[in-house]
Amino acid sequence: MKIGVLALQGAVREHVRMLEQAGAEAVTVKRKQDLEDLDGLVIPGGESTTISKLMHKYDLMEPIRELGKSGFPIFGTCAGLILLAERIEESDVSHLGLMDITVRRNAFGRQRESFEARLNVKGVAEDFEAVFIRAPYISEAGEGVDVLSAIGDRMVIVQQGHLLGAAFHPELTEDPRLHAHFVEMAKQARQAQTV
Ligand SMILES: NC(=O)CC[C@H](N)C(=O)O
Repeated sequence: MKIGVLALQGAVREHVRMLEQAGAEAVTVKRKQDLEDLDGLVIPGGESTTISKLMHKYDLMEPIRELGKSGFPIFGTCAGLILLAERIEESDVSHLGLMDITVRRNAFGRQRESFEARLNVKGVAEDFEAVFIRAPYISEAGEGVDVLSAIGDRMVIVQQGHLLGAAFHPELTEDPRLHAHFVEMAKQARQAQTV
């Protein structure tokens, strides 16, 4: 599987390393042409407003949205999750709007700027170490959305078919299992295409 990592801002190299550990080939995406021949795309964390501006500047917003609508696998982490959501609370940042979820930005409160938690991730891991940095959470999810992990009533990993979103930074720890789950999603999407 050849997976792209959107390389406009954020921990790009760490995602590349994780994808390689998960058995995929990973390439960076900076221009529209880089999206050709990919089996999936990771949108890293950072600042969603900045990434959104850069996506427009480099003419990537529309092509990625069209890919997402056509069943192409996308994994958004932290700011990347915000960009995938259909609804962002109290924000008008331009975004992809592909997943039937509502997200709340910087949602864990000031005193918890960053923290770590061990998550039970449905079908993936029972003890997944997760680093949250000014993280959002998912406050609402539509019927077609599978909640893979939550902290209390705050959803932190969701999947909607070929789209995966995590509120934290899975690239900053040493556990490639969530990336491996995404690579598996990409394999299934590829198989579905060739049948
Ligand atoms: N670590 C992150 O990606 C933080 C996301 C950031 N708070 C935002 O709203 O874009």
